[in-house]
Amino acid sequence: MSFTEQLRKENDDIFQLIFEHPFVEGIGKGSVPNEAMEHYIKADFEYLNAFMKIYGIAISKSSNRDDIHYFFNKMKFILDDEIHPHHNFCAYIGVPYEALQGHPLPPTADHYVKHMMYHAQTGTLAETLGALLPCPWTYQEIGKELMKKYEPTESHPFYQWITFYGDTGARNVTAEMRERLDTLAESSSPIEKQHISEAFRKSCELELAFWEMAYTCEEWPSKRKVMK
Ligand SMILES: Cc1ncc(C[n+]2csc(CCO)c2C)c(N)n1
Repeated sequence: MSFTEQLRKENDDIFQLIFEHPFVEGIGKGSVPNEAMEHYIKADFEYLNAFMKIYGIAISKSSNRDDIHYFFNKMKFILDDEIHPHHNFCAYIGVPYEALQGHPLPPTADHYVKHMMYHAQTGTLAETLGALLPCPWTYQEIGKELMKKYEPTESHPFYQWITFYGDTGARNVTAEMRERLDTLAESSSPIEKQHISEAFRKSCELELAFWEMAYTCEEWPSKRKVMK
């Protein structure tokens, strides 16, 4: 079993909880509360900005052109392609994308971004990839699960979102990142492998927590409506 196959197996409990989450199920059923959707897009726009900056840190840790080229292309993929699923969600709630940009991250998204930043700043390139990999991997499997379970057609409100992640494009993003991590892990020490596993599991937890954050419209304590 490859290193990333092992990671997937060890974290299957969290993958299953993600597939069952009401926000994810709502995407499959074609119905998500507008407030939850708005909360998600606001946080995810800023999350993607942070993700690109982490690719930038990964470039600074790269030791060859091939790695630099890989991260450069992935950054471009976020800029040019990852906006399509966001547009699909914006159309659903009838809010212009621009209105959902530039908002501060709620606590869970803030934690997730800083967790990835931490591993990128203090760890090796392999550890950085360990923290990044659950992002494409969970979404690719969500897309695949929703295609299988709901067999959406073009009239489904989230057809674009589901097919974007369930189709081959997203599968390639995950496969490429896994390949890179598997290659680097071959020459990693046991302690480095442990750091990668810990970073991977926490990112899986934070993927699940991100859906929950959006679904519950999580806010910072000072912004919560019930304070007394
Ligand atoms: C919280 C959260 N997690 C994952 C994604 C999906 N995603 C973001 S960047 C990327 C490509 C990796 O190069 C993918 C698949 C998201 N939008 N928001």
